Amino acid sequence: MPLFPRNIVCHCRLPRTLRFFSPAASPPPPPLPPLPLKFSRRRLKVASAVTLSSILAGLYYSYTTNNSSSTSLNTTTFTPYTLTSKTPITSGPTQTTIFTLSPPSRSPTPPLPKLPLSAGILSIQIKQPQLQIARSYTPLPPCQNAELRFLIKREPGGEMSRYLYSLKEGDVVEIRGPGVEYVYPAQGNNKIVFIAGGTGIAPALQMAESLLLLQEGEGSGREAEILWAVRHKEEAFGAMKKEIDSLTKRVEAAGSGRKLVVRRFVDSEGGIGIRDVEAAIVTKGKKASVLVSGPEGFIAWIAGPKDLSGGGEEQGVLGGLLKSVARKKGCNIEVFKL
Ligand SMILES: Cc1cc2nc3c(=O)[nH]c(=O)nc-3n(C[C@H](O)[C@H](O)[C@H](O)COP(=O)(O)OP(=O)(O)OC[C@H]3O[C@@H](n4cnc5c(N)ncnc54)[C@H](O)[C@@H]3O)c2cc1C
Repeated sequence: MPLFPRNIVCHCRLPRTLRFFSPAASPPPPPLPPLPLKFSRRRLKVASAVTLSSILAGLYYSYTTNNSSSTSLNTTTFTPYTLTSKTPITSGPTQTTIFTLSPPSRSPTPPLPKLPLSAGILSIQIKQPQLQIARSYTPLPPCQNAELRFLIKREPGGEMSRYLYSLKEGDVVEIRGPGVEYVYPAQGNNKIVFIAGGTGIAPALQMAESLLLLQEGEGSGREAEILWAVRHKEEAFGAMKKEIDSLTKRVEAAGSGRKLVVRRFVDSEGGIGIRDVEAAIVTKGKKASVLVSGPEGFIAWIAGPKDLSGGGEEQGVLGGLLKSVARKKGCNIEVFKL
């Protein structure tokens, strides 16, 4: 029995799935439909003052749309990539691993596509071929390389993560995308505060990397602060620390006062508290845009639950720690729940 109904796009971060037939259905399976623009549009609606060019860049990944061949990444068909490495980050009950996928080698070799990082926070869909389901994952920086890396958590009983964890180096993985999950607000004297739980760090790091793409004038004084909550210390202080330290250095080296601060919180040591949120958001002379990403329960704790009542995934009202901060400080906080 499928866990989710057929022909339904599930609208919460965890099980956004496209499933069109049960595993027992007779072959040949129908192809998975194109990457739904629906989720992009919904998020575009709430992002304030975006540039038309970045929307277009994200939605119409220039040279790839309508490309029926599967030799380069596109939003319609699945392209075979090769799993070139699996780097375990944590073991035990919350197992996470970085999966590195490399594009097919093509001859003659045209320049490989770069993800349109400036368009916003991007995701890629990975296909489970036996079940014909596809789930979204967030590429880790650097997103300007041909290979793609994903920090993936093994979900107990999870269909896609079980499949991915069963793969060996050299195996083929079919992917398509990118989809735009969130369009960055217009440049200005603002600070982005990203509150992430677990693998929700991936979109936060993408946002941080996008600071590197800004021209000197635009990038001037741009600041991002990430509050990252993890269940176990090893999630944030092992290999992921190296990743983050290297990104922080690259942002600072880009100059013009660009700054990235990443603060880590471990659940057993108290996790993220109201004072931490307040300190990040209430910044003199700068307006903070807040993004929240992670498991449903985490998002609800920080910003109130999303509204799933209409069969869609809407932002819901502001709640959680952010609401308490807004009340206490008597201010409006611009929040987006990923
Ligand atoms: C835009 C986006 C980006 C994402 N980026 C990442 C990322 O970078 N890294 C990452 O690890 N994940 C990411 N995710 C989550 C990812 O897409 C998958 O949802 C996740 O990997 C779980 O998929 P799964 O098939 O392994 O688990 P599923 O089969 O969906 O199961 C998930 C959990 O729910 C339980 N479950 C499933 N169905 C039911 C049911 N009917 N009733 C009760 N319990 C049920 C399962 O037992 C399991 O514990 C992202 C999601 C989105 C939407």
